[in-house]
Amino acid sequence: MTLRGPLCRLLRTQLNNTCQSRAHSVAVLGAPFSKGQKRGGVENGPKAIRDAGLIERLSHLDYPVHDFGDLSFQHLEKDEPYMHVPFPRTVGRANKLLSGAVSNAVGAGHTTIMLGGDHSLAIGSVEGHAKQRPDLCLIWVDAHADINTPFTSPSGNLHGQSVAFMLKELQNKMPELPGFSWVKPFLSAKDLVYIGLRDVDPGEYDILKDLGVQYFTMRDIDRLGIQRVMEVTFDHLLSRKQRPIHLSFDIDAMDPSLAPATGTPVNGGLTYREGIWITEEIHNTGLLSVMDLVEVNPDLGASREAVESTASMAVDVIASALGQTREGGPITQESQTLKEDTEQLRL
Ligand SMILES: NC(=[NH2+])NCCC[C@H](N)C(=O)O
Ligand SMILES: [Mn+2]
Ligand SMILES: [Mn+2]
Repeated sequence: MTLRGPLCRLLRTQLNNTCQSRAHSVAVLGAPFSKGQKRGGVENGPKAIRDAGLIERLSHLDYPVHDFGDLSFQHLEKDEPYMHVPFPRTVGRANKLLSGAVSNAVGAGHTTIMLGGDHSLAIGSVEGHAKQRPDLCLIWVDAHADINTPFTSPSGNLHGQSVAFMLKELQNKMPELPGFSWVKPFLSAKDLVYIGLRDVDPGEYDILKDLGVQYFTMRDIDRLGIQRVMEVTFDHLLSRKQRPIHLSFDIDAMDPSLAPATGTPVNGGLTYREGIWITEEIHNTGLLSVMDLVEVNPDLGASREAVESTASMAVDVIASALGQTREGGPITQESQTLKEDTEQLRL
């Protein structure tokens, strides 16, 4: 949704002012957790992303950055699988802790960055965000839909099921998992958009179709171009009212040539420029409220370079979601509008 013309510009500036008065600072929360899947190493994601210079990069942006360090999660000794789902109580408890931390950070007025850890952490992150901002919408950038229920999941892994815990429409398709009694579904299917899908399980496909979820596969991105994809995304989520955005960014959305150190890489992913375009456009709405950056697994890189490129990709999309631009100075809506107008005049 690109607003043009003087009236729209006025509206946009006003919207932006309200948004900017809401969040003047950034909170970084590390979530070193891996039990949403079976491979070790993704608990070292927050360290790898910090080592790639995250905090230093964010310090060049306009607002104060508060690094709250890493949460400390307990691994429960007695945690039998439920059906074929491993570590349900451990995952449930970790997410409850994270939910409280995200809720506090958002409540304190911070735009919050959650560093994972595996993608099961989105359950707590989005739930905690929704406690403060029940009107939020969710943009899920990922090769995967992560919308399996324990009945449809081929692997049993909870990082492939996060969205199913959130959606009201799936309430009676979800069993009562031990560890999750605290989560009540809070999101409607119409408040969710996927970008980057290319590895969707059969049961997930049925759910997406049944619920009429808006999604863009890599094929859709090839066809429409990423600019149009973002316009339709914002039209879908924001045209009726402006509301906070939760961006849940799985690093495996990026092409594995850019982000190889991750547990479930899938060929044919986002290019560097598509990834950055997505986060720039989200920044430009002025509505980003919480961002998850998950699934960086430094133990899975084939070399030190592979790990470093994955972590630095993560830093780049986070910095760009928070306003780092490709033209140097921080782009404001004003300067962006001026530039668009000049570009139009030139045409
Ligand atoms: N967050 C992720 N990387 N998810 C991968 C999920 C893979 C597969 N769809 C599953 O449910 O097991
Ligand atoms: Mn994924
Ligand atoms: Mn994911």
